[in-house]
Amino acid sequence: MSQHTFAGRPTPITNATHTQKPSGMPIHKYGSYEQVDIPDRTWPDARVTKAPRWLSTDLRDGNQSLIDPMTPARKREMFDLLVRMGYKEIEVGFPSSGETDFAFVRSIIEEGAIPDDVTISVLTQAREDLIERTVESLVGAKRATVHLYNATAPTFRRVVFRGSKEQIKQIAVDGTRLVMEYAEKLLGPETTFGYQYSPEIFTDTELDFALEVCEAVCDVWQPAEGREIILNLPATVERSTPSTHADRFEWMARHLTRREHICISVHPHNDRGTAVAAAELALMAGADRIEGCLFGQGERTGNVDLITLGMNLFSQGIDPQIDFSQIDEIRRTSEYCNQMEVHPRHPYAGDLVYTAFSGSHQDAIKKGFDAMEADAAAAGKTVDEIEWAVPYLPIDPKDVGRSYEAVIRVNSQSGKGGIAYVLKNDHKLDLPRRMQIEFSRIIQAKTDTEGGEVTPKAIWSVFQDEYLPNPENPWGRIQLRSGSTATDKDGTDTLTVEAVVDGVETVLTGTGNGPISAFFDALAGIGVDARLLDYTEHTMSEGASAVAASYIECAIDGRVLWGIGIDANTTRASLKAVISAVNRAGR
Ligand SMILES: CC(=O)SCCNC(=O)CCNC(=O)[C@H](O)C(C)(C)COP(=O)(O)OP(=O)(O)OC[C@H]1O[C@@H](n2cnc3c(N)ncnc32)[C@H](O)[C@@H]1OP(=O)(O)O
Ligand SMILES: CC(C)C(=O)C(=O)O
Ligand SMILES: [Mg+2]
Repeated sequence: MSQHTFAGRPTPITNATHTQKPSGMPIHKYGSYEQVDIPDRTWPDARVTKAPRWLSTDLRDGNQSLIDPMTPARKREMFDLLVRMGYKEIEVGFPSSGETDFAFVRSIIEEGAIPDDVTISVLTQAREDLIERTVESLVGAKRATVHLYNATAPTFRRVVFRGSKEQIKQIAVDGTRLVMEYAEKLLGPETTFGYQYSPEIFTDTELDFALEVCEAVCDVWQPAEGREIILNLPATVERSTPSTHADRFEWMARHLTRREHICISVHPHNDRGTAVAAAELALMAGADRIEGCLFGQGERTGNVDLITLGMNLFSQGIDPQIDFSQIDEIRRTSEYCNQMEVHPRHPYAGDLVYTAFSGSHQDAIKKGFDAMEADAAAAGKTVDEIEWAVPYLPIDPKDVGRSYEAVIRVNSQSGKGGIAYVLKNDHKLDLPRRMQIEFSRIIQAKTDTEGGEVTPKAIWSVFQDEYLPNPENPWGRIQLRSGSTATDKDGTDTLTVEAVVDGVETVLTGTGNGPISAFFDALAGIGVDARLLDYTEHTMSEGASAVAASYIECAIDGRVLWGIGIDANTTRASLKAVISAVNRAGR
C-alpha cells in the first residue's frame, strides 16, 4: 500500500519529536515491587464461573476509616441492608475497641437481628485481654467467627513489634490458641464457631514467611473435615500490579498444606486504584472468598468495592448471589450510614453512569434500543428475554432499578440521536431522520447561546413552540378549525378547510389527487407556494382511540421545512402538519 505523506506541509508528529519531559519528582525514594518466581503460573487461563464467598467489612474496616464512625442506629441500618442484599458473612466490628462496637454486637445478637444463615465476624489484635473481650461479645450468637490479625511484613516487624520473625510467628500462634481457649470457655453449644487469621500486609511479607506463619496457625487450629480455617491474605496497602497480586495467591494456594480445609480469602485495598482487578485476578488464581465494602469504603482509598465486583459478575451472566436490583436504595443507605457521597461516576451506581450526553453515544444507544426491539420482535420474544446489546450501556439500567429517563441527556455535545430519543421515549414521536437534523439544529442554537443541559421538559417546550400550535403562545398565519374532503368518481379530492388566516375566519378550497395535494392547491389561493417532498406517519397509541403523528417535509417559497400534526384523524393530522410547516416558513 502506498503511504500518504503531507508533501512537506504540515509536519507529521512522530514518536521521536514528542515533547514529554522528565518531571523532576523524587522517584529515587521508591523501589520497584518484588516479582514472584512462578513461570508456570496458571491463573491467566483460568475463568471465574461462579460467585466467590463474600464478606462485607463495612461495619469494621469501612467504619474504622470514617471521620464520624457510625452511630449504633447507622450501624444497624447498614447491617440490615447487608442482610437484605444477601451477604452471609458480615464483619460487624472490633468489639474490644470500646463500648460502642461491643454493645452493637450484643444488640444484634440479643435482638435476634441475625438470620440463622448469616455468620457474623469480629476482629481482634492478638492480645489476650482483647481476645477475651472479643469472644465475650459473641455469647449466644448462632454462627460467629473470630478474626485475628498481626502484621508479618518486615517494616512492621522492625518498626511496630520490634521483634524477630520467630517472635512475630509466636504472636499469631499464641493468639490462635487464646481464641480457641476463650471460645471453649465462653461460648455454648448453640454457637457454630469459625476462625480466621490474617497476616497483615501479606502483600509486603516474604512469601515463604507468610506461608510459615499460616502453617503454624493451622497447626494450632487443626483444619480438617468440618473444621475450616479462613486464611485472609490482605493487600493492606496496595503496592503491586494485580498480576503480581495474583501470582502471590497462586503461589500460596500451591504451597499451603491442608488446602482443601482452608478458605483462601482476598482483602484488597485500593491504593493504586486497582483493587477490583486485584480481587478478580486473585479469584482466577485460586482464592475462594473476597472481603470488601459497599462502594469501596474503607481506610485511605478504601477496601475493594463489593458493588463493582458483584455487578461485574452479573454483567458476564454469572449470578453474584447478592441482590443489586435496587441500587439507588443501596446507595442512599450507604450514604446515610457513612455520611459520604457516592461519586456520580461510580461504576454501576453513580448518577451519571447510564447517561450519555455526547452525540455519537446517543446515536448508538438509540439505534441499540431500536435494534433490541426489532430483534425481540423477530424472535417472538420480549426485549427482556434476549441478550442485552446496547452500545455504551454495559448492562440494562432497569436491572438495577433505574429508568431509561436519564439514559440520554442533552447539552452542547449532543446530536440529533439524543434529542430524537427523548421525543420518542417521552412523547412517542418517532421523527424522520431529516426532521431530527432540523430540530437538533434548533436545540443546538439554544445550547450554544445558553450553555448547560437542556432538560427533556425544555426540549418538549421548544418542540411544541416550533412545530405544534403552542397553547401558551399561539403564533403563525394559519390556525385550522375544521376540514372535510369529498372524492368524485374519477378519484379527485375536493378539500374544504375552515381556518383562521391572518386573524380572519376563512374558508379555503382546493382539489388534488389526495387531501394533502388538495390542501396545497387551497394554500396557493392565499399566496403560499408549497410543494410536498416527503411524508410519513405513525400511530402514537394503540386501540380505538389511537392518535396519529404525521410528518411533512415541504418546499415553501424556496425553503425546505418540516411540519408535524397530531390528531386522532389521520387526514386532520396531515393538514395540521402542512400548516405547521407553512407557519414556520413565515415565522
Ligand atoms: C489493617 C487494619 O485495618 S487492622 C485493624 C485496625 N483497627 C483498629 O485498630 C480499630 C480498633 N482499635 C482500637 O480501638 C485500639 O487499637 C484498641 C482499643 C484495640 C487497642 O488500643 P491500645 O491498647 O491503645 O493499643 P494500640 O491500638 O495503640 O496498639 C498498639 C500496641 O498494640 C500492638 N499491636 C498492634 N497490632 C497488634 C496485633 N494485631 N496483635 C498484637 N499486638 C498488636 C502494637 O505493637 C502496640 O504495642 P506496644 O504498645 O507494645 O508498642
Ligand atoms: C485486619 C486486616 C485484615 C486488614 O484490614 C488489612 O490488613 O487491611
Ligand atoms: Mg483492611
